[in-house]
Amino acid sequence: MNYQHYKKSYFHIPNFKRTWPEKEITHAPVWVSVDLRDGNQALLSPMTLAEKVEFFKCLVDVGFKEIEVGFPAASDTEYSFVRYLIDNDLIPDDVSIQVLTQSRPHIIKRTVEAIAGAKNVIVHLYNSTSFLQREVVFGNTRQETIQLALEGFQQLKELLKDNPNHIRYEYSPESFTCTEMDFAIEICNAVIDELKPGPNHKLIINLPSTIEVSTPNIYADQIEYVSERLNRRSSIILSVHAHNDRGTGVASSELALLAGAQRVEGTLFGNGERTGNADLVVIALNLMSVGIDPKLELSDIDRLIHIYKKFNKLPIHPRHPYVGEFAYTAFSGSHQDAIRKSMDYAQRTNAEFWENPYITIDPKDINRSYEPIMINSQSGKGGIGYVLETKFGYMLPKALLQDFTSAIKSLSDRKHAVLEPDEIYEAFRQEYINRSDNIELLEYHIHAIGSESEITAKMKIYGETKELKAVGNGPLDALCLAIRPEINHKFEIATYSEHALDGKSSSRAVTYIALSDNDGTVTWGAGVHPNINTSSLYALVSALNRM
Ligand SMILES: CC(=O)SCCNC(=O)CCNC(=O)[C@H](O)C(C)(C)COP(=O)(O)OP(=O)(O)OC[C@H]1O[C@@H](n2cnc3c(N)ncnc32)[C@H](O)[C@@H]1OP(=O)(O)O
Ligand SMILES: CC(C)C(=O)C(=O)O
Ligand SMILES: [Mg+2]
Repeated sequence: MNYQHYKKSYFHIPNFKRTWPEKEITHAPVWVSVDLRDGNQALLSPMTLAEKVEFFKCLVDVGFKEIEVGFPAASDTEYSFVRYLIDNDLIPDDVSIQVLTQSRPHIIKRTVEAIAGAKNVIVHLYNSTSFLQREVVFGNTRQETIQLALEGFQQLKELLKDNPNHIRYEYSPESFTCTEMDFAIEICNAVIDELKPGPNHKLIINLPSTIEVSTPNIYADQIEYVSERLNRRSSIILSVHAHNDRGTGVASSELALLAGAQRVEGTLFGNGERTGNADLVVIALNLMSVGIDPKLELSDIDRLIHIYKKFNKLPIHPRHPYVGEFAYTAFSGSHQDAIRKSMDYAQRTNAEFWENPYITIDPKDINRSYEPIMINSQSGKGGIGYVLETKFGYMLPKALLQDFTSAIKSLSDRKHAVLEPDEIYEAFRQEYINRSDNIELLEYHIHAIGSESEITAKMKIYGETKELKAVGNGPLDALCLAIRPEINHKFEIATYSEHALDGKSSSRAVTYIALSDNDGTVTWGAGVHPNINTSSLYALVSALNRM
């Protein structure tokens, strides 16, 4: 690999006495959805006005109080959408819309026109601060870069000075993670000194991981380091905005919260430029999974998935945390076994808390249907038993389950596929239930003789129909005694169990019987019939056929 092609593009902070590693997240941050801006600008085909309206309504329903609705100067659609929200009174009083602008006079002017009449607005101005951007993209010195930010805010203040509504400002030193930290502090403090925030008019300083260039602990160091060095810190709301270039956008945001961030920008399911933005659904559900109120209403997750897929025209990865198709599924035997035992335990003990060794939240809490177990060649008896019990009512004895599991494993191995519950049941039925290949019970009658039972049975044995009769201590014992002389094989009943299948008065019974022969080999059979005597005799005959 051509690793010599690369070098670190972040600045390590030497001798920094960081405190964030000792901390824990204790409450939800201020959430900001940037789906309609950062998410939208990353789409093959940006959303139409109508799509943005529907997406916006969904974000409001979820409980976002700050929503970046667009980059009004970018296009007519972006501008008209902001106007549509305002002119049609679609923004609830407790929701602030946020608009993004570059520090360029005509773009700022258009942005200000777009928000006229809105009650609560965050005007978000950015300019890029990293060495590479300063040198290569802007051709600006540090001082000129600071000047660009200040001029933008000066213009905004002038244009908005008579605006009667509640306007807040947000400043982002774009490409913060690749910026020298002393310069990041210098430019943020210059903006703070220009805007002079106070306790009643706080300024949002957003430190974006515009591109993710380090492990999340480095980002956390950068956040804590800058946070401690901001002027008027108590009048600053420190915000983070992490992208996912190294696949750690969520972790970066979470560690940034430990490091002092109070506000998190991101998107639903992580849509956004390139590899995406921090996934707010995951961060929020991570909080819920440790008992912290996420302050977002995510229980109707299917609606969010629907909106996401419809308007972003993107799929959700089947392994996506919490929402992927396989998020609540286990294939491997030991996982299935542990999941099943824990679920049984929780039900038995009426547990107050969700505790499961492999599934971090109860899927029901986000309205997901339960499909915890799928069966393939990696599965074991726990999972197979779970499917037979929950879908079909069969509670197989452990030894029978073990016997059946090897058949299922080889079936799935041959097919190279997941087995559907119906296929598993069908395999069980064909192999064990009411078998009559060589020995068949055609008719029988039982007479009680004192405490004993006499059976007269019409049977077909290897093609020949026979009338058999015997007396035993019960119908099953009597049939064993009647059959033994007819077949060239010794056998004893080793195990017997039964249960009702359907739980109704007309319910069918299932009997499981294990026969052992001379050399101790055990053969299982099962019988199903509404009459319990018949189901047990069928189970015996089934086992004999298999033996
Ligand atoms: C990290 C982020 O996500 S930032 C947000 C990025 N989002 C978007 O860009 C989506 C919307 N953008 C657009 O529609 C367009 O880019 C517009 C309308 C904003 C501007 O379009 P244009 O003026 O045609 O040009 P373009 O986008 O190429 O702009 C590049 C120019 O803007 C300058 N520029 C870029 N960002 C900024 C900024 N934050 N402040 C001031 N100037 C900036 C560049 O230096 C360059 O200047 P130059 O023309 O003198 O070389
Ligand atoms: C505009 C800024 C906050 C941004 O999207 C980024 O830096 O990723
Ligand atoms: Mg971004």
